[in-house]
Amino acid sequence: MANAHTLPVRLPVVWTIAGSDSGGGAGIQADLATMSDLDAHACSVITAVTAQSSVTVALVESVSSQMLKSQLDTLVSDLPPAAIKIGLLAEQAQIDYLAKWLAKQQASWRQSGIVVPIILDPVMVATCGDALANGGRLDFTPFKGLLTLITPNVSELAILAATELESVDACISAAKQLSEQLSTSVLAKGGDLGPAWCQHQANDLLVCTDVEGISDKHQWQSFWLSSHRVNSQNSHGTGCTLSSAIASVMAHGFVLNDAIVVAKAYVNAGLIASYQPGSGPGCLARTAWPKDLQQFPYIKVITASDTEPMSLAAWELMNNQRGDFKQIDGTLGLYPVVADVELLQILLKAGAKTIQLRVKDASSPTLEAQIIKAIALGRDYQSRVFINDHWQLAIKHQAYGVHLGQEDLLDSNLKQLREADIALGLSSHSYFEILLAKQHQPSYIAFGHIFPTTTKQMPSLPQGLEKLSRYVSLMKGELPIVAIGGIDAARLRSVKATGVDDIAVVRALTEADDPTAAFTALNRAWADEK
Ligand SMILES: Cc1ncc(COP(=O)(O)OP(=O)(O)O)c(N)n1
Ligand SMILES: Cc1ncsc1CCOP(=O)(O)O
Ligand SMILES: [Mg+2]
Repeated sequence: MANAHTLPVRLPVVWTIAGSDSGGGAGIQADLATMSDLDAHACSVITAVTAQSSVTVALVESVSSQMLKSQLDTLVSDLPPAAIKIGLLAEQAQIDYLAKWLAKQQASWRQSGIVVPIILDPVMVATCGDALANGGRLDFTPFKGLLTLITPNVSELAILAATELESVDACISAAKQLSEQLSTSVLAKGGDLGPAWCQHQANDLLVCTDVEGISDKHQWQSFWLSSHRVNSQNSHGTGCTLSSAIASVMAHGFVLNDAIVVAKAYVNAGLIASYQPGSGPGCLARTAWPKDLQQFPYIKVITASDTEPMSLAAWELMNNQRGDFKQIDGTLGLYPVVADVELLQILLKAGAKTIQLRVKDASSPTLEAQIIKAIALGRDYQSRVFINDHWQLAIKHQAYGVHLGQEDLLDSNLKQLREADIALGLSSHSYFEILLAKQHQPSYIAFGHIFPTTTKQMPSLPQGLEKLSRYVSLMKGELPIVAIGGIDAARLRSVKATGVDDIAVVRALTEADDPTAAFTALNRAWADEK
């Protein structure tokens, strides 16, 4: 990251437990390059040494069990991991030993309140087609309950689930079966081949179990993550890079679903800039933390009645026909969020150009009257009044805009809102939710909560300035972006430094002795701060 204040003070430590690829494109070599490119300190536990080039695997030799044990024990006390990636395990004894070691270690980490995500890439075959491990005979069940994610490609999924994958539904069933078998989330990669996994796009299948830190509505859900296919022969080390990137991003404190979409964007960018150092398949370039929205996947929730991935061509067509939500003229400005219409009027008088009425009690007998008054005041003061949650009343009384959370989207009718020409603001709490929000082409996206807040009980942890900076570098210029949560005069400068367009505040105004003076001071400070 460019901003000094957003740099992590210490790089998070990430371990790769994998095999050496003497050709340099995959294995430990790809893992170390990826981890350091994604601002992590990489440690390695080598399971096997391969004599390998881009065209052949000449020899695979496992390290001794004593060496495996010694690497793990030596690292753990001095360089404990924030996340672990596991790649090539060349024989069953290594799986059995590592699973036992991790089970013991996880119990001790858990006692100290530490969660270490573990990502397993069940490597079996090199890109040139030669076997690296005796895949058919490896049993990964000792890892049951220890993993955060397993990332098989289509052929590995077929072996692990012991089934033919002839249709999309068969792939989904196999991934769900594997998820149950190992009690872990599964990312089944369709990038290489596969029935109906499409030629023009790469569709990966994410089956989530109970993922820590994500919205309740995304737990136990399955998703298609689709990207334009990058037609490159230089795909050696793609799986190693993906799983290392997921571990690195999680080590920075991002939730699993975020790490997956960032890692997918990282791999896409690496494939586009890939190169061929030998005469066989080349390898991925290292292109740093992804900031180009084009490289991030399109996300589609899989339901019982709709299991097909979204065709990106159909998505583009639908988008063109559907159009965007109303665009905001100029900037939102300092955006107060208030619970009553009296304060709303005071702040409009003080000069608020965007404001939200957030009445959380849907059974309040004065709800509709308050909404009618707030909308009328917005017209009087020529300001944008957004109504939180109550989208039907907002349509009925022709509000300027509506603000909805990701959960609210399930019960609302975006088509009706668009047809009524009502602006839409959407909340997001992660990369994953930003991508989901962006797919609706709203009028703005709010990122939160940035700092701890007492205004609302939040299901997620405060995002902090480092994550906010990363979200901003992804979304700046795409749509107006607003930060919310715990923002006040003292924090204004550090928030502004991230480049976010605007800020939304509750307590900084509602708890002020003089809300008019507080608004004026904060508004001026936000406008003046560079
Ligand atoms: C500007 C802005 N950002 C976020 C929110 C939160 O909306 P939501 O997630 O729907 O939660 P509730 O406000 O409904 O509790 C917001 N209201 N405004
Ligand atoms: C409604 C909401 N959504 C995310 S944070 C938040 C509350 C922000 O309130 P405050 O500015 O008082 O921390
Ligand atoms: Mg809401």
